[in-house]
Order: sequence, then structure tokens, then C-alpha cells
Amino acid sequence: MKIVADENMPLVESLFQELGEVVRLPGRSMTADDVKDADILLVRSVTKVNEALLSGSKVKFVGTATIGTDHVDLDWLAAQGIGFANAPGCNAHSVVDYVISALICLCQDENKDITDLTVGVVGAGNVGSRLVHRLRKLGVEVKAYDPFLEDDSLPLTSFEEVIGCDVVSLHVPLTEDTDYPTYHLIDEDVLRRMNRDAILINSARGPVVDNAALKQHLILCTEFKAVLDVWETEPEVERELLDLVDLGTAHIAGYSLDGKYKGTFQIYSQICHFLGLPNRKQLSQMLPEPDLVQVGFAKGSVFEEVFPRLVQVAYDIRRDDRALRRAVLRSANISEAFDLLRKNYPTRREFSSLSVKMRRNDSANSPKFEAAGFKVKVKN
Ligand SMILES: NC(=O)C1=CN([C@@H]2O[C@H](COP(=O)(O)OP(=O)(O)OC[C@H]3O[C@@H](n4cnc5c(N)ncnc54)[C@H](O)[C@@H]3O)[C@@H](O)[C@H]2O)C=CC1
Ligand SMILES: O=C(O)C(=O)[C@H](O)COP(=O)(O)O
Repeated sequence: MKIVADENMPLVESLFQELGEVVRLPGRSMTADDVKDADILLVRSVTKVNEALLSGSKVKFVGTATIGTDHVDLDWLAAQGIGFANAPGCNAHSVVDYVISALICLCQDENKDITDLTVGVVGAGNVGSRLVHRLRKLGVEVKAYDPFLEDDSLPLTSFEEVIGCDVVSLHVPLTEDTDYPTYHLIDEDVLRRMNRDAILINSARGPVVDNAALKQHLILCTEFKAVLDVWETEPEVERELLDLVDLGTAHIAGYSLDGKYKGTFQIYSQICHFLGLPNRKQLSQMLPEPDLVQVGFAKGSVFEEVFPRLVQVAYDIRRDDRALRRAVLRSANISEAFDLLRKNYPTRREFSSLSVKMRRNDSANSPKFEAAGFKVKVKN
């Protein structure tokens, strides 16, 4: 059996080598010729999987180690009887960590506490629902909109209410042919209906926001803030737009090591099932021990003071923002620089890999640390 896999997918050899020959290729430039004699194709979001790539090939199963599936022609695969799996939820906590780090960073700039903000979440699936729960437990007022869900546990509200929040965070798939398409969901008209000093966070897909309209809005409305992890022209990034946003990153919101490993592992499990083989591997045995496993604070520390520092120790979004700005400034080929940042992304761990050690007397705040995604160890 031949398995063709994106060169940027971790764990492939450890998991798939015993199933067959593994060939690694750059995902963005994969051609029909590259995959014609493959049995299994393993991709990430940068490979367009469609008739043009697979027609006439031997491929019987496609796995994408991502949450999003907008790069895959699912109808065509189904019509051909080609098996398919994505990795729902694999990097959801990683994206939530990203959003929390962004909020902490912007609050620090304005001398605010995260609980001073109301947050509107658009799309309450794997990422959005986790974001809602984690922020609410932190004491943040959160509103969520999702026309496809009836979830009393959230609860949900209207689009208009959500876009009226101080922060609007997008967690929808990129869609065009549904009752509620998300292509250019945030356009000039919606931007005008948002608060003048709102913060827009897009870690979903670039075209969910009309980037030209956003650029104009940021020029005209200087109090408005934007955090972009995804770009309409990706891997190209428009220099002018990057200069206008408060935080800009290279589509790495989901790039914790935990999230990436889980993505490949979920695909592996689905392929074992497809092939009728037992899955004898365990992800927990493959994830390396994090460099930093535990942090402690001085006796009597105030939660509101230590929490932002803890978030930045766990994951500081400013590092990724600086890396993108530096790459865009120095490089003659922005697309290449964008992809290189993603390929050589430094190891980042989910907040859940870090334990906060505290004395029993200070443990009243342990639910908040846990809500934020950290583990807590209470000692006497
Ligand atoms: N920047 C990054 O690294 C990452 C980006 N993503 C993107 O985030 C998206 C969301 O991820 P998940 O939450 O895991 O997906 P999901 O499929 O679990 O949830 C998406 C939710 O959006 C809702 N939805 C669809 N159209 C909507 C609309 N017009 N308005 C409001 N809600 C709508 C759906 O009903 C669903 O509940 C993915 O499709 C992917 O494109 C996901 C992971 C990492
Ligand atoms: O899971 C998704 O959906 C994502 O957006 C991925 O995190 C993107 O990563 P790549 O597949 O482009 O490496």
C-alpha cells in the first residue's frame, strides 16, 4: 500500500509506516501525477482535493488532519466512493488558547481586565462552544450565535446581538452553498453595525471576512481593532492590511503540538477502522513531555495580576505576530515566507499541559485557572 502524505504532518512515519510505504510531499504543490498510484492520501488545509487531483488515481481514502474541510470536494469524493475523514475538534483548545492570548494582550495594552469585555462568538461548534465555556467560567459575559444549533447549554442568541459585543470572534467553516453562507459574512455593512471600538478576531478562514472592506474600515475607524490569523489572499498577506491590524499571525491558531498530533492520530484511527485493522497505538505515549510542566506563584498572589502573566508564559501571541511582521518586511516572496513560518513553527503546547501549583489558602481561584484551560495542583 502506498501512502502519500503532506510533508508538514507530524507522526506519519510512527503511525503509518507499518501499513505501507510512506511518501512525503509539499502539500501546496501536490499534483495529480504525485498521487496517481497512491492508495491513501493524507493532507492538510493547503492541498485542494478534488477531481483535478484525484481523477484516474488509485486513491481510496483521503484523510485531512484538520478541522476545516473547505479544501476538499466532499461531494465528488462521496460520488466516487472514496473514503474520507477529517479531525473534528483536534486543535479546538489550541484555537481557544490563541483567542484568550489575543484578548489578554489587547487588554494589557488598554489597562483592562478580560472581564471588562463582552465577547460575541459566531459559530458554536467544537471551537466556539469551548471558547464560550472557558470564557464564561472566567467570569466574562459571552454571547453566541449559530443558526444550525439548538443548544440550551450555551444558550444562543441573534447575530445582531453577537456583533454588538466588544469582541467578535469567528469560528465558522467557510461555506457558500448553505442557508447561512459564511463567505464574506463580515462585510462592509456588518463592520458598520459593530461598535466603533470593537475587536474582530478571525481565526476561522480568511474569506469569512471581506478583507478589502476590513482594510477600509480600519483606515476610517481608528478605534476599531482586528486580530487576523487567516487572510483572504493566503499564503499572500497584504502588507497594508497587516500594518493596520493589531495582531497578525500566519494561520497558526491551531498549531499547538497537541493539536497537530491529535489531528494525525484521529485520521490514523479512522483509516484503521476503514481498513478493518486494530488501532494499537496510544497518542498519550507519543506526545513528548512539555518543557515547562508546572508554575507556582508567591503566597497571596492576586488572580487578576498573575493570570495574564500565566497566559503569556503558556502561549504569547505577540511572538507569532512579530514573526509574521518580520517575515513580511524582510521577504521579497511573502507567500513563501508565510509557508516557511508555518513549516518551522516552534513547539507550542496547549494550556492544559501546564499545571498551576498553589497553596490551599490561595485555592479559591483554582476553578478560574481550570476554566482558562490550565491544570491545578493544590498543596498544603
Ligand atoms: N486558524 C486555525 O488554525 C484553525 C481554523 N479553524 C477553522 O475554524 C472553523 C471552525 O472550527 P470548529 O469549531 O472546529 O468547526 P465545527 O464544524 O465544529 O463548528 C462550526 C460551527 O459553525 C456553525 N456555522 C456554520 N455556518 C454558520 C453561520 N453562517 N453563522 C454562525 N454559525 C455557523 C456550524 O453550525 C457549527 O456549529 C473550521 O471550519 C476551520 O475553518 C479550525 C481550526 C484551526
Ligand atoms: O484545522 C484546521 O482547519 C486548520 O485551519 C489547521 O490548523 C490549518 O493547518 P494546516 O492544515 O494548514 O497545516
